[in-house]
Amino acid sequence: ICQEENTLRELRIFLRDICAKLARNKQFFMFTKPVDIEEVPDYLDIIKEPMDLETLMSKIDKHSYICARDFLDDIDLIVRNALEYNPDKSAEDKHIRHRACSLRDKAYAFIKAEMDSDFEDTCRDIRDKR
Ligand SMILES: CC(=O)c1nc(NC(=O)[C@H]2CNCCN2)sc1-c1cc(O)cc(O)c1
Repeated sequence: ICQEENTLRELRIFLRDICAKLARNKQFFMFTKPVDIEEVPDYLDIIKEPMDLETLMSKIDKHSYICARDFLDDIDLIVRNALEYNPDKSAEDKHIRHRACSLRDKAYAFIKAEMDSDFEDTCRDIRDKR
């Protein structure tokens, strides 16, 4: 169990670094905090499960993720929400969809570049045993 805790601690450090890098990127500023309902009043009528990078970071600290897959599922949720809320052919909606797709690609690339697959396999085994 102690070895498992060491593995999960390493995963949290790793995910915080990726989350911080994404949140620092100016082009993702609109994904960094929960959508401000004053700014976007109809948001919660359309998006049932909001997600943002600040919430992701707090979930890491609450040990919500025990493998990179679970973390990427929440990244995918940020992207899906942006695509659903911005479906129009307008330049503004296209721009936001493009940024959302870029966020997903950068997140997956960071994980792939910095996580060796047997570390992720170990995390998956811990998750599946729990
Ligand atoms: C993150 C997101 O999905 C988002 N989408 C928007 N879309 C629009 O405003 C489109 C929707 N179609 C009609 C034309 N307007 S604004 C917005 C947003 C931007 C911020 O600076 C902060 C924030 O919390 C949310």
